[in-house]
Amino acid sequence: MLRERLSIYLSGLWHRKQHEQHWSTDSRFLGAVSVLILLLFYLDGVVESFKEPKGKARASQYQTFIRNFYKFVSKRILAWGYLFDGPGSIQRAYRVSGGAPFEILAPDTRMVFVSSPEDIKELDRVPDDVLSLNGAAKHMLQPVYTMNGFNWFDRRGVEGVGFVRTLRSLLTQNLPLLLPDLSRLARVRWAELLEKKGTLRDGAIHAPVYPMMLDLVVLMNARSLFGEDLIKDTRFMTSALSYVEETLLTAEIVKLLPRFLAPAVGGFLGWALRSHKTFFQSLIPATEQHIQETERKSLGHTVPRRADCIQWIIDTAPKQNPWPAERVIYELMAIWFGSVHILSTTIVYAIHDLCLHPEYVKPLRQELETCYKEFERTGGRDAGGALPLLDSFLKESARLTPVDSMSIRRCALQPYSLSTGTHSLEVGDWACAPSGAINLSATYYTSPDEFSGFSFVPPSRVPDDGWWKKRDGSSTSSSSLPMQSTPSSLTDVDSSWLMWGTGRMACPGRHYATAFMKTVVAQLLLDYDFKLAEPGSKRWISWRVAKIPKPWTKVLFVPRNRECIY
Ligand code: HEM
Repeated sequence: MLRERLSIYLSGLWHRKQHEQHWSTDSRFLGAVSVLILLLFYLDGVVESFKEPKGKARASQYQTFIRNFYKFVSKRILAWGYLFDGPGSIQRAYRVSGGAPFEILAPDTRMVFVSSPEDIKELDRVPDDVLSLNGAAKHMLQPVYTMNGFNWFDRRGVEGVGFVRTLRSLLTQNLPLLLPDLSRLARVRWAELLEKKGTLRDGAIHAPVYPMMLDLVVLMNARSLFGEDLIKDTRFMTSALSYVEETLLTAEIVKLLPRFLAPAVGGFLGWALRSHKTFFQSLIPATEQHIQETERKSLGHTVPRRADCIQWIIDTAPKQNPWPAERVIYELMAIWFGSVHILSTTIVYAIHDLCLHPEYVKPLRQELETCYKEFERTGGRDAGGALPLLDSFLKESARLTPVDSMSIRRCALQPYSLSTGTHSLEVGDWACAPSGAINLSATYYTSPDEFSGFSFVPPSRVPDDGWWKKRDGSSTSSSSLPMQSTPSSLTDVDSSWLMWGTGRMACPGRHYATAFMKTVVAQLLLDYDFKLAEPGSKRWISWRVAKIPKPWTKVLFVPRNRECIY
């Protein structure tokens, strides 16, 4: 009963209308849970405030209480404020810091931000058993409650890092094999979604673009990760999306609870919200089949050729001690979680930007009509097929509306002092970089606050056929567009471009992610004219460092006759 209620509440978050009958009861239920969490967290802090500061002379109990309580209240207000305006808090602290490290508190973590190229390099150099990306991911996702009980290692490489090779090399190399299929899925599914979820009014289809994009990304990403067969399994596909939403919800609740309550509440939520179990169990038969085929192949039998991540993880797992199906699935669950939300959100902001800057549509379509075939053929990896104008547009969109304002998250597994000597990290603290604030820095960007969609391409590649007009009408020459002094690509990794992290651990899925986003945006651009229903309205909600698109923001789609490019 309770399990059912939680599921209803969860889906009600995204599909309010469909569950109107449950909404008011569930709002009260959510309200009660939130008040309980706040109260418990408050009590946890009060208990903390009674503890004596180490190494200091024992003051009277009363003075100690007042001092600690005051410190506790002011820190907690700031820490809880961070939850609702993380990007703003980081931006303000970055401006004040003048490039030096600075500290921000969240209710559950202390974070030390570094932003200079030297400090960023230092984070990359520190060994994983001191500052750990896995440790930070583990804290963020609470896998022990959300991933069918699997608890990741804090340190990388304890069982090999096959998935990094899987994504960086095999997935990237196989893009030419995947892209035609992904393009087809994007076209067909988007048309279906518009029919199902859109409302036809005055010749345009009014569509809630974020939930629809999640649906599309789940389908396309499942095709790449799990192959063609599983995407036909409706139960699996439903759990694939709910698993991401339920993981986010469970992890947030567990992180905000007093530590002593986390195992009980996390365990309960893991039991009540079952998508991770359905997702896990549905993957077992397909993964076992892949493993058997791999064994048969090694004995010289002929087996079907599989082009999906299940196969590539099996191929890159440690050879001496091959992984059972369960272990392969845990890798897939982590990759799945890390890719669905960030891809759909980044694409949604790119669609919003196309609506807000419609002058870019014509040159982008021209590029697609001449180069899209080459993009598919090469996987977007060589100059001809890289779609440089779309690449730059996506980069500019992600620069000004990054989904995450933080990058290079590293959790301290041992105490560590930054070489600047200014900040020390205790076990459990995070070191990280203020990527969103760096994106707006005049040190790195010519016109940091202005949207300039082609600013990353060489000036000679920018069309100059009068497509662009300055907002005040004073110029129609694209040579007056703000341009970066050095051209660059979306997939580049640099201390001024931290979308993908840095160094050794920079996102191994970034070539795939870029090709994926280009495929979706290209298919929509070729098939539809679109504009925002309410261009002036706020388009996102902040939670911690994430900007989450509002699910009810509508885009108006008008089908167009596309130039045939196949
Ligand atoms: C717009 C989309 C994406 C963004 C912005 C993004 C960003 C990032 C960032 C910032 C990191 C951490 C790097 C660091 O801390 O130095 C990371 C790591 C990672 N990403 Fe992505 N990512 C995206 C899409 C994907 C996709 C589609 C996949 C898989 C198919 C993926 C797989 C991974 C994995 C496995 C890691 C961990 C790497 C390691 O432990 O060495 N990402 N990503």
